Amino acid sequence: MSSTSQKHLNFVAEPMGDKPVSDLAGVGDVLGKRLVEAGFDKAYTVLGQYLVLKKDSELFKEWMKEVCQANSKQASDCYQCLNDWCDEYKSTIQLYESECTSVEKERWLFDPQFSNLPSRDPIDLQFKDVTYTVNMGFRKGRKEILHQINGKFPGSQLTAIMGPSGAGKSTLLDVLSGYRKTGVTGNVYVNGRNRNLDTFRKMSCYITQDDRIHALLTVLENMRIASDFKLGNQLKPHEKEARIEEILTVLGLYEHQMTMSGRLSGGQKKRLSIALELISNPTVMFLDEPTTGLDSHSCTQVVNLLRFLANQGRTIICTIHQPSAKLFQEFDEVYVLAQGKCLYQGSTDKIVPYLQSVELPCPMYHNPADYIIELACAEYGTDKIDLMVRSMENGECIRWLKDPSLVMSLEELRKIYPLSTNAKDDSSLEATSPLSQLKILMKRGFVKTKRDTTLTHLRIGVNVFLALVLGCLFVKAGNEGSRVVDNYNLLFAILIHQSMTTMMLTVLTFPTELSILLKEHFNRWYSLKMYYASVTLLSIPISVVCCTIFTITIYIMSGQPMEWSRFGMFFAISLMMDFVGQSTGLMVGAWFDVVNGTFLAPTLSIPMMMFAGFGVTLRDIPNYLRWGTYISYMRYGLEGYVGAIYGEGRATLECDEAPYCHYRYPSKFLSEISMRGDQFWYDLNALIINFVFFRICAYFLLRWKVIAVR
Ligand SMILES: Nc1ncnc2c1ncn2[C@@H]1O[C@H](COP(=O)(O)OP(=O)(O)OP(=O)(O)O)[C@@H](O)[C@H]1O
Repeated sequence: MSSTSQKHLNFVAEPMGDKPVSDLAGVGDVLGKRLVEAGFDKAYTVLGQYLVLKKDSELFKEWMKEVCQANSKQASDCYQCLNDWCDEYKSTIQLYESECTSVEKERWLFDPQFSNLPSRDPIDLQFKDVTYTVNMGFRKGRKEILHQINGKFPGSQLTAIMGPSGAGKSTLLDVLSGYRKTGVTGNVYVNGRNRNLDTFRKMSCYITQDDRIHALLTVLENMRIASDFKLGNQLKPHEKEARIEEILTVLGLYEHQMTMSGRLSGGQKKRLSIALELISNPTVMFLDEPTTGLDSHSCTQVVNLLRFLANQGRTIICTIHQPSAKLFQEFDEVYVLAQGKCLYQGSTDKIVPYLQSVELPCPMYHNPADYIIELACAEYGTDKIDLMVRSMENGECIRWLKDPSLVMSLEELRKIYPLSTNAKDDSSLEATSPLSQLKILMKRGFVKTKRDTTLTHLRIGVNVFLALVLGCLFVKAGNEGSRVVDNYNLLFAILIHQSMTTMMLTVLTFPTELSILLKEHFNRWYSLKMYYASVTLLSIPISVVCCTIFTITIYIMSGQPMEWSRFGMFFAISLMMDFVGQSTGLMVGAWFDVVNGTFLAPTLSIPMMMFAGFGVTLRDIPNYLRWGTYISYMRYGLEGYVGAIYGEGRATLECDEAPYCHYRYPSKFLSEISMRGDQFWYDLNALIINFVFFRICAYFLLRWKVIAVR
């Protein structure tokens, strides 16, 4: 064995060399035997055990090279043999079941290509003088976050953007991926040409730090939905299934395909996020802190996976906080940022000589990754940062890259990648037609609604409970002349329930949906219009169900007039109030986060209530405030309810519970509250107009939000 392998081996166990296989036990034994059967008479079996227990891909590759050389065999024979071995091993030695599963997960080591993902030209990403400025708000001026930085991220490489917190890592990733456009100056080049954002978005994907996946769908359902969005009819159904199966197998998620995504571990969620984007076979992948929050084993799994994806020809760029020395070695290149400037750009191996060259030698036994972050944090003074930025020419210097001689100039890149492959592509950003997007969104939304315990189950439960409580409290109030005021209070309570319950549910749940929408929309799964159409359509059945249960129960229990027409009017107003409430919730939820939304939505509803004519009758509202009654949807709701129950020529009420009923004649009550009782259609139309108007406003707010975050 070479001295490097020998050195590595000493970390693990004594090398066994070509010791007879029969002397060995456990995993290494099985592996050795299998290799010997396959004609590899010299097998360094202990490394098989090491591979299983420690999963060091580099060491394994090195070991396999040695075995192949020692046996004068082709590497592919060895790969094949080990692949077969893994299945056999799994079925025969239960003791090592879990370890073997880990090996299986790393089967990609043996199989250097995804057979179902066609290969593409590598993408070389370069950027020059990139500056990013944000507007700090009224009279606060602007703040520059990235300061004229430069860089070169060659294709087929795994690059880490490192730096202390607040250095601008995520910002740089956002700028390079095109997620952030406003306030960006400078140039980003893709294979030597100015980046065309639409074309670039089709070949790249962005995986956010938080795992924005649909928790109520299984892994397989999530994958199928993603493949429907991203592949459309490009592939036949069985080809899509084959691609999904292969990605899940390679990413070690095959065994968890029936698990609800919300129940996956942090590392599995991260791998699922990657799997979802891999379906469209992107050439460039941006990942924001893919290892944050993961234990060291999951970190290694994720970084190994990224390494593998880069080996396949993808350009993988991710931000990372402070990697361990072992993890750090997995990256081809690192780009270190401090205060929005580039401190180092180059290979992980050259970081120590680089530090030496700027007379900031890395102390013995110190992880170079830790040391350079300490320097970037200005722990050794800000002058050191300036020194390093100067020596790196703020990212312009390529001397420390893995192989500077292979780094091509923009001109050379343009020659190698002819214009046709980069030419402007006028096809739509999404892979499927708007109608297909709507169909898939509806299918997904329907499954989620069925499983959602808050939006669906709890909402139905609340409606039943409230109808029973109010029904008991106002029992038979609808027909009794002495209880007209009670009944009026009940109508107002129903009005508040119909509008506020749905509004608050939307305000509380929509921001979570919004974060997924932002990711999926940026990654071109669907258009905003189709998403919004699906949200509107999906809200109808559940609103109708809740409204039906509630209105039937309360209508009967509170003894309202048993006439179909009046019930129909009562139901129509209830449903419209529900829709209007939901639209208001969408407007607030689209623009504000949960905390602000929870405060603002009820606060904004108070003037609506005041102008409804409940506390102060419409007649008593001062002239200069009367406009408020026209914009209050609650006024139309209350007027509609009153019209349905007491208007339209309602006959004299019963007077069984008191000797004198002041409002025995409904017309008397109507004149007291200054309502006419014949304005049902006017009120219903006004509510429909409010609903349409709020929906349109919510759409534009959502659109504005999608643009504003970028
Ligand atoms: N919209 C904004 N308005 C004001 N400052 C901003 C804005 N966006 C980013 N910043 C500032 O820019 C700097 C860089 O932010 P960024 O999120 O890129 O840092 P980071 O290196 O990714 O940090 P972390 O590792 O903590 O995520 C921070 O100081 C941040 O406060």
